[in-house]
Amino acid sequence: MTNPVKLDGEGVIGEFDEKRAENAVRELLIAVGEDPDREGLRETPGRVARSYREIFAGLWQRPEEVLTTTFDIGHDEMVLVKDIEVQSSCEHHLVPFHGVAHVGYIPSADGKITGLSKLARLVDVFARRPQVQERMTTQIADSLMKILEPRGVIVVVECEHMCMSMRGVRKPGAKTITSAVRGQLRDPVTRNEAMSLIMAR
Ligand SMILES: Nc1nc2c(ncn2[C@@H]2O[C@H](COP(=O)(O)OP(=O)(O)OP(=O)(O)O)[C@@H](O)[C@H]2O)c(=O)[nH]1
Ligand SMILES: [Zn+2]
Repeated sequence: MTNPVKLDGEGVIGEFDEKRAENAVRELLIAVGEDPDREGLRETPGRVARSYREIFAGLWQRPEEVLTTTFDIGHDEMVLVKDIEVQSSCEHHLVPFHGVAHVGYIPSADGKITGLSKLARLVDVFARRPQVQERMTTQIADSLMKILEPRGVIVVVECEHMCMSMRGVRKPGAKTITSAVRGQLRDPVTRNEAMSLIMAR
């Protein structure tokens, strides 16, 4: 696998440091009272480092890279992809939060649309980072507005946070719902139409 790199206009500004992540996990195991050299744990720091590469892959991706394909098929009414699986990590506790995202937009007047899978890829770009749900929701909506220049966007995210289930307040099953609405989808009629499609089971 090629090492993920972070780019700006000038070129590479950083890259995933697997060795450093591995050393940090080894330290963490010692800190919690484990022996990182015992049989079952010997390979663990390396495995965790490699899995972090995957879990945080979105840090090394830009939304412009995934929202590439646009078609001009003249469809100028709402497009909504529901129930896109979200797997993210709470930036406060570095444990998962997971659930679904619903992403809809009203294409620009000239009918510029993107591939449906690209909406799910866009969700992943922002989910695969240390996150808070509110920011992730906003980032999905704002990047869609910027790149696709649609007339409106709605993003609704429903997630369970493991930091509320497995520790702390311990309320498994509690769901957090966040939304971001832009442009014409702020209009109550259009917004209600989108929300009824999202809520229909
Ligand atoms: N707004 C928001 N809060 C989050 C999100 N993920 C986790 N949190 C909250 O972040 C807060 C961190 O609170 P702190 O008091 O600093 O940390 P803590 O002592 O571990 O808090 P508890 O979880 O209540 O035990 C908690 O209330 C979490 O529920 C998120 O995506 N959005
Ligand atoms: Zn948390």
